[in-house]
Amino acid sequence: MLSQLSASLSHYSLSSFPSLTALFLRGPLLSPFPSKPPPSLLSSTSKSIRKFRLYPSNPHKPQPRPSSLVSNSYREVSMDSPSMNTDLSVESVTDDLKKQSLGEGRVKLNLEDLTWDHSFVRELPGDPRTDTMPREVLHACYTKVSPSAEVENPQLVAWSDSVAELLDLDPKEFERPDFPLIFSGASPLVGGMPYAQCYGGHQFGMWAGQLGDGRAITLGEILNSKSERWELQLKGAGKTPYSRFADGLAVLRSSIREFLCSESMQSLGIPTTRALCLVMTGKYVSRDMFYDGNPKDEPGAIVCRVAQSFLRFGSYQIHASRGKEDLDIVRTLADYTIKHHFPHIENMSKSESLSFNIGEVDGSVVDLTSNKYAAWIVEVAERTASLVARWQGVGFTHGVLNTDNMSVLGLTIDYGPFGFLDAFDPSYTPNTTDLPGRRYCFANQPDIGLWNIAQFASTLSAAQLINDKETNYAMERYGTKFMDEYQAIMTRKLGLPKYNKQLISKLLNNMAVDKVDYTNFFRLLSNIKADPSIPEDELLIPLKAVLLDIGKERKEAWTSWVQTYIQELCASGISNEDRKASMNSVNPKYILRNYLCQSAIDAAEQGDFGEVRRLLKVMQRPYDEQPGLQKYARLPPAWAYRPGVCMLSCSS
Ligand SMILES: Nc1ncnc2c1ncn2[C@@H]1O[C@H](COP(=O)(O)OP(=O)(O)OP(=O)(O)O)[C@@H](O)[C@H]1O
Repeated sequence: MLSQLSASLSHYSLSSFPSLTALFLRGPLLSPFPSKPPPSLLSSTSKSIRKFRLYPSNPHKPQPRPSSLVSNSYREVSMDSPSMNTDLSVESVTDDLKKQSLGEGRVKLNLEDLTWDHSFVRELPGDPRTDTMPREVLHACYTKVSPSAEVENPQLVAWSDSVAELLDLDPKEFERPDFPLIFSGASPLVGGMPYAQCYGGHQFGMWAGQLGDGRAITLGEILNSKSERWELQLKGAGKTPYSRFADGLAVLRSSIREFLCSESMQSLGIPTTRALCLVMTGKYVSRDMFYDGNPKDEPGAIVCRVAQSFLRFGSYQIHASRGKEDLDIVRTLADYTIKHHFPHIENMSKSESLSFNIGEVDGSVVDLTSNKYAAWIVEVAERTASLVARWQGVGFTHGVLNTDNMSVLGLTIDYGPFGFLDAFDPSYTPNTTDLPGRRYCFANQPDIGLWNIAQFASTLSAAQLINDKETNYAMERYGTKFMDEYQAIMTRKLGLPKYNKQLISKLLNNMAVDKVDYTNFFRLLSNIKADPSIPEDELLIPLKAVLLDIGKERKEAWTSWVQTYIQELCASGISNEDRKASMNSVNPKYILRNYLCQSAIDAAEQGDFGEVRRLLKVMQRPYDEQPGLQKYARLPPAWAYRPGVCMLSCSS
């Protein structure tokens, strides 16, 4: 079966990733514990992955486009397809946010009164040792360890009221004098039971062995008044047995990026881990940011991350990699995850939504109601597909899509060298470590999502939780879900009545050739009027701020595209005002460009946290005009292209 699946994947393969040498894998954080790789559907060093073919392959040299934008094996969707109407939950997420911000019936508790649960520690096998000596931790999902980062007069840099609300925490608690001490781990949080999780992962396509929470320490799970479970984790809180030869710490620079981006993603309507607060420890941490042998002392910091769970694909992979003895742990962990995080699957019965639960792959029926693990992986595959489609929609490039950075809940996790597209470039990677092969570049994210699902499926398959047919089905559902959502998102971004692959393909090609700013282009596009009488030489006026320095030939290409676009709009019958409002609700005006982050970092490193807090406020309303804050929508200035601003390495 493995070879059959590999063959079916390579059938679509257009690209290959040069295999990376160990040198590029993790910089100084290569695992000293490279345990046996878990069985893999694709060889871990496999170069062939499927290609979704969404973007022009070489933006600088436009190629004639293939007749279809997407593989024919995917069904076409239109705006009125069921998946569009029921499932494009960018809106539902923003609706939830609006409700949250109204603060209806909000419970406000002190830190001491939060309701804790410790299901992870209670229900899963733990490490009998509690020391932080670097070591392989066998037959266990976690090690109990306490935060140990040194602090000296820690300071609260920023906080999120909306995360406090998730936890039922009174926002006044942020003002407590001991708050920075508690959230730097120097004072214990009453009710917490800290531990570090054991996980492994494929990094840059190669099995890296045991990784684990090397600098993140979970305090426990909070149960809120809606019976939701929220895990609290301090990132940068000191060494654990999973720290290998690193220090267990985080610096202010990377912590500001993680804090701001996770909260921005939430406001964009993209599933993500959250951040309650960011504390500066008052101690310095040495970092060799450019691997040039010139380490610099940087202020240390700790982010308190919050998510329903921080389980990753690698959390299951590590146990499968350890052979027979630990395969039971894969099952135990899967049972735990389904029970607490996918309860609808636990309670699934044949009578429920049969159309969803019964599918077909390779001509045979797959009945998800007869195997909860199959239903689970299908949902994980679909959540991942939906997540990646939304990233593509806003131009987010994660930068390190290793399997240890793939959340089993379909959340964006680990904000390291991420970047939002400025000038549209499908081959953009924000990660200098990724430069040789651009494995994790913007255009490759959909394929990498599938590659990672294949690794996860092979883990469940090794533990005999799913069979070959179910594996194939999960992967097929990834593709279908991704294309459905991606097409729906692009259709809405352009304000079209239905998906038009030629028009979108031509647009992306034009944008790549002229390096057009991805965010500002789509925002301005809503100013184009559905009026066929507009004179040719006025057609590009609404886009002039983003079509910079283009010659006569390119002007003609753009004019021709706008003419076709206007024809489509005219045929739709939607009013200009309605279309603009709808487009502006999916095309953000404000995104967390790397240079904006850097300005906030520069000020914070000088002791001024105002810009971090202002940026948070702006990014909490990305779709609103926010008059007076126009400067946060500006294109990157020249200094943004200096090393370390638009591009970063993995290790930060
Ligand atoms: N300074 C550090 N000290 C100890 N371990 C580290 C450090 N930096 C990274 N690691 C570990 O290296 C591995 C990969 O690092 P990566 O940058 O993906 O993770 P991270 O940003 O630390 O954590 P997360 O994935 O939880 O956001 C993880 O196991 C991580 O815990």
